[in-house]
Amino acid sequence: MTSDVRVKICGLKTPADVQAVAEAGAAYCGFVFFEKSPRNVDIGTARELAFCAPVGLAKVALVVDADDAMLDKITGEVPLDMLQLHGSESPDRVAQVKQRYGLPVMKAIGVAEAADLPLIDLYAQVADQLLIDAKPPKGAVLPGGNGLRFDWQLVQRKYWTRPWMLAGGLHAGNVAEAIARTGTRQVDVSSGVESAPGVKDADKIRAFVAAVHGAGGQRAVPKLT
Ligand SMILES: O=C(O)c1ccccc1NCC(=O)[C@H](O)[C@H](O)COP(=O)(O)O
Repeated sequence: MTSDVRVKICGLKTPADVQAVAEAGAAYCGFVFFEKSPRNVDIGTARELAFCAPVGLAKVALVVDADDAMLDKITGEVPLDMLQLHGSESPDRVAQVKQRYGLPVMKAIGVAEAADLPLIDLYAQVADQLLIDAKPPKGAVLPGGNGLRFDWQLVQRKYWTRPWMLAGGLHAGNVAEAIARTGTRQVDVSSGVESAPGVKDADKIRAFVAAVHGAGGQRAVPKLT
C-alpha cells in the first residue's frame, strides 16, 4: 500500500491544472520559470495559479540557475511554499537562497550512474529536500521534464538525511513499481501527465495520483471557484 506517498505535479499553467491536481490529492504543485520550457509561466500567471491552490497543496517555484533579481521578483509576487533549484546551483548557492528567501529549498540532482550519487550526499548537507531526477541527455534543451527515467536500482532503499523525491519518466503505468523498487515516499511527474508538451491532462493526473495512492481514491478537497 502506497497511500502515504506524496505526489508533486510539476509544470502547471492554468487554473484548471491546479484544480485537477488539488482534486486528485497531490501534495505539491510546481510552476516552471524557464523560458525554453513548454511549461514556462510568467510571474503574473504563477501568482494567479498560486491563489487558486487550496490550503494543503504546497506551491513550488522551479528555477534554473536563477539570480537574486529573478528570485526577488518571483518570491515578491507569488505566494510560495518551496523553491526548487533545477540547474547547476552549487551547495553554497543553495545555502544562500535558503537564507535570503526563508523558504525551504529542494535541490534537483540528475542521476545516470552510480558515480552521480555522491552529489546527493553533498546537497543533503544544505538543501531541505532533494529531487532525484534522470540526468538530461547531452545537448538537451531542458534540464528536466524530459520524460526519461533512470535506473531505479541506483537509489533502491537508499537513505539520505533529507526527504527526497523520485522523478524522471514516471507515469500512471510505472509509478507503483517505481515506489516499490526504490522505497521513495515522494514522487514528481511532469510529462507523464500531459497530452502534449506543456499541456496537462486531468485524466492522466487523476490516474497518476490514484496509482500512487493505491486503487481508486480521490481525496476530498474544496472545489475551486
Ligand atoms: O519541466 C520542465 O519543463 C523543466 C524545465 C526546466 C527544468 C526542469 C523542468 N522540469 C523538472 C521537473 O520537476 C520534472 O517534473 C521532472 O524533471 C520530471 O519530469 P518528467 O520526466 O517529464 O516527469
